[in-house]
Formats: sequence, C-alpha cells, structure tokens
Amino acid sequence: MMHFTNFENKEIADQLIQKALFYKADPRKDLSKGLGKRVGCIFLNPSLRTRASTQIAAQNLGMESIVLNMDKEGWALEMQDGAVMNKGTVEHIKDAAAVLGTYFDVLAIRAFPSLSNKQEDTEDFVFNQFVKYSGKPVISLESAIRHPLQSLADMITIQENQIAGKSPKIVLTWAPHIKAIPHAVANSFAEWAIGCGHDLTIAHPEGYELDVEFTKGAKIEYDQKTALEGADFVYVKNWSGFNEYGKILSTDDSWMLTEKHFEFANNAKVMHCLPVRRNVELSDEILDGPRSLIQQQAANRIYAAQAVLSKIIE
Ligand SMILES: NCCC[C@H](NC(=O)CCC(=O)O)C(=O)O
Ligand SMILES: NC(=O)OP(=O)(O)O
Repeated sequence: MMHFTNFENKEIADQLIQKALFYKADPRKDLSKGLGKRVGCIFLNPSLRTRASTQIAAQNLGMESIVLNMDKEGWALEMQDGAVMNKGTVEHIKDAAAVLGTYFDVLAIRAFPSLSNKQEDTEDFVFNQFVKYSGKPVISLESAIRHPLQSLADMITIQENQIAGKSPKIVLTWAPHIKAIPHAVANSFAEWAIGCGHDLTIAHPEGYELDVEFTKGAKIEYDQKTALEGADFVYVKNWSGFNEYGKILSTDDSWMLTEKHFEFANNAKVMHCLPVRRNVELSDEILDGPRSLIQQQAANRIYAAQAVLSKIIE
C-alpha cells in the first residue's frame, strides 16, 4: 500500500481492522517497528482528534512525528501550475511538497474542500497536489471528499458493538447545522460501510443527495422516521448540498436526533465523528446517554492510525 486515501477492498479493510484491534489490546507491541522513521502531519485546517491520535499512533510505533499547521504557521501556498506569483501566495506547492518529501518518510495531509469550486473539490485537487509533488506515501487526514481514518475507526467501533451472527442495519442520517459543512465524513462512511458489506440506509431531506460515487449500494430514504426503524447503528452527520454545491438547503430541526426518534429502534447505538454541535445535530440526552459510541470512536482513531502507519512503513 503506497497511500492511504480511500477504501481499497474488503480484504485490506478487514486486515486493518484486525491490526487496529491487535494494537488496541497492546498499543506498544510494535514499539521498535518505526524506529528511525518520521511522519510529517500537515494541517491546512483545524483538528483535535486527528492531530493528537496520529501523533500518539506514531509514538506507539517508535516513529517520530512533526506537525506543521500550514494554515497558520506556513507560507501561503500556490496550487496552480504556471501561476505568476505576484499576489498573496508565497510558495508553490511543487517546491513545498518536494521539500516535505525529502524531510519525511510518510506524509499525512488534512485539506478540506473550498465548498465553492465543485470541480477542484471533487478531484481532491489540493490533496492530490501533495501526493503528486512529495514523492512519498501520503495518508489522508481528511481531504475534500474523504476521511478514511475516521471511517476505519468507525468500522472498528461497529465491529466491537455488533451482535454476533446478526447483520446490523446501519443508518447514516443527515442532521441540521448552522454552517455549510463538507461531505467527506459522510462520503467515506458510506464508502467503507458499503465496501465492508454492511446494510446501509442514508436518510436526508430531498436535495441533500451525496455524490453517487460514494453511495451506490445504499438505500436512500427521505423520511428519517422510516429510515430509523429497526436500526442498530445510527451515524449522525451534517453535510451541505452536493448538487447545489456547498449550499444549506434545510435547517429543519426535526432532523436533530433526540430520544423520541428511537421509538422503533430502541437498541440503536449512535455515532458521530466529532466535533458535534450539541442540541443542533444531536441532543445532550443522546450524546451523554447509553446509546452513544462517540468516545469509543474517538479512542479508536489512535488504533486506526497505528494500523495504517504500521502497514505503510512495512
Ligand atoms: N474532522 C471531523 C469533521 C470536520 C468538519 N467539521 C466541521 O467543519 C465543523 C465546524 C463547525 O461545527 O463549525 C466536517 O464535518 O467535515
Ligand atoms: N473527527 C475528527 O476528524 O476530528 P478532528 O477534526 O478534531 O481531527
């Protein structure tokens, strides 16, 4: 495996899940595996979990990690080939990524979408500029269209909580938000859940259809109540319009999950990648109650990153 950017196949996903569970049982089992290796974690956007868990994962493997908050501390990067750089940008991605490639054995990049330039976002243009010019294995720390380390942690969490012998019903439901939010977490969750062979229903108001590249194989349901019936796992996430790109199309607060939504899914567990807008996307009673898997998901981010780093440095 050269890069870790998307779901490849079920066999690799299962291997990564097993490896992550192996590290969860004994985090320092491979403490010398990464000795002498260095990962550069490049952030073009904010992060709590991804920033900390990736560094802890590297440390558990004996690797060094260096974090660069390029959005705040780096030079303003030019992304366009052939640009005449006589305005705000200071350094071309060609030069910056090539330098990073000489400093690090592995690069890990967070590059959110603009939510205004659909074509560039859909091509994952900024993220792929790092891949193109660094010449090193690249791990996605959430790109414009995917968040695979989150999805791997989510698949681990589902495996830990599913009832043996029962194929779980998984629902990804849209929830309200005050801002236009990226599609990456929802896209990736759908890609991984479907790829891992799960039964996935995606519920959202009409107009919030995600890119079908990620959702083919899932049932689409416009009525949240119908979607939630008999659910075992409910993944809550806001995203902005994809067809009407980057737009907020609904603020209907009846989509905010509360305990009363679980009348016909009493045993359902609730998942969210965090950060969550409490009492906008999800109620306090759910987040602080026995259905919530949010802390387990966040904990599993360490072992997901450790499994991926371990495989990449092999
Ligand atoms: N890395 C996890 C989620 C990151 C991002 N959330 C946000 O931007 C939340 C911003 C806010 O709530 O103001 C998203 O949903 O893709
Ligand atoms: N879930 C997640 O990726 O969190 P951060 O944005 O805080 O890294």
